[in-house]
Amino acid sequence: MSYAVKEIFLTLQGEGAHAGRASVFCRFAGCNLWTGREQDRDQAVCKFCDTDFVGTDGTLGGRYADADQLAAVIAAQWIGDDQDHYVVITGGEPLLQVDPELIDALHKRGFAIGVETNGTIEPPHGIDWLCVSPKAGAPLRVQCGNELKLVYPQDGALPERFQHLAFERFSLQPMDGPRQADNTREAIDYCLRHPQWRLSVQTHKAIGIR
Ligand SMILES: C[S@@+](CC[C@H](N)C(=O)[O-])C[C@H]1O[C@@H](n2cnc3c(N)ncnc32)[C@H](O)[C@@H]1O
Ligand SMILES: Nc1nc2[nH]cc(C(=O)O)c2c(=O)[nH]1
Ligand code: SF4
Ligand SMILES: [Mg+2]
Repeated sequence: MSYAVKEIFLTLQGEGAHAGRASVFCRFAGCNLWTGREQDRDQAVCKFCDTDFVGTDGTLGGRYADADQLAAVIAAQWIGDDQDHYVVITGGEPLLQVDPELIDALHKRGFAIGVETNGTIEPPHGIDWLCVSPKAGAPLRVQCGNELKLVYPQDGALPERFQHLAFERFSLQPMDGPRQADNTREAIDYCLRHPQWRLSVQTHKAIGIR
């Protein structure tokens, strides 16, 4: 299969349980819950997205003909020691495109694989850290994984709805946007009262890295 990739870059994972970890990010183009066009945002299932995932025009973006070519470009971004190689596959919605061939090609190059998904599409086997971020109004088909990272607050997606699902880690991430400061205060208060949940700050935004 070929892959439509928006951008590939080396950074620190900014969010969730692996925040601070050196990671190659591979952002796939396209999403099933929003076109990515501003004029469609009000009609989208997911209305609060903070990401440009349209097209293939970003750093190292393009259409990659096969898994091996894509894995080679991802591996070439790594500048770290020969240990703890980590790739975060995101989007857009990466599970529209991630397949067993890509998982294999990345594992062959020594990478552990994190995936950020909205939980509407069943993942292939072999993902090392599956982070599911449910969206109000979208079916949650993936009900187990490593991390459940809920953007907070969302009308129609209270944390209580997810707290009994089979995840190792429960993260609450304040929704960025015009109410970001209020959302952060509310998320802190929720975590203080419900210690099953840990606050996930979008650290990359705070420290000004990609
Ligand atoms: C851009 S999404 C891409 C992956 C996948 N489509 C998803 O929604 O999980 C990456 C992460 O950013 C989160 N996110 C998106 N918009 C956000 C916002 N405005 N504030 C906080 N987190 C946001 C998502 O919930 C998800 O955890
Ligand atoms: N540094 C950094 N960490 C991130 N964690 C999740 C991201 C995403 O957009 O999926 C993201 C991102 O865009 N940058
Ligand atoms: S599901 Fe993820 S990529 Fe799609 S619009 Fe929502 S936050 Fe953005
Ligand atoms: Mg992001």
